[in-house]
Amino acid sequence: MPFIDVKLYDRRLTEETERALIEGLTRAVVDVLGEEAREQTWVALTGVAPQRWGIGGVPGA
Ligand SMILES: O=C(O)C/C=C/C(=O)C(=O)O
Repeated sequence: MPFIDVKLYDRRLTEETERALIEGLTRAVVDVLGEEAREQTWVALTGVAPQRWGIGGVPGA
């Protein structure tokens, strides 16, 4: 079961971008593994507040 786990800044997630990411990431898996992989492909999107995202020892906000 291909499983794609994406963490990104929460401000990037809208109903539209969530749908587009799920569709596009699933399509990428299908392009590589074949159509039979579509129904087995899972995508999880997790929005993280920038102040909780540490980069180089400091928050991303
Ligand atoms: O861009 C995002 O949604 C989350 C990633 C942030 C970084 O890695 C960065 O700002 O360098």
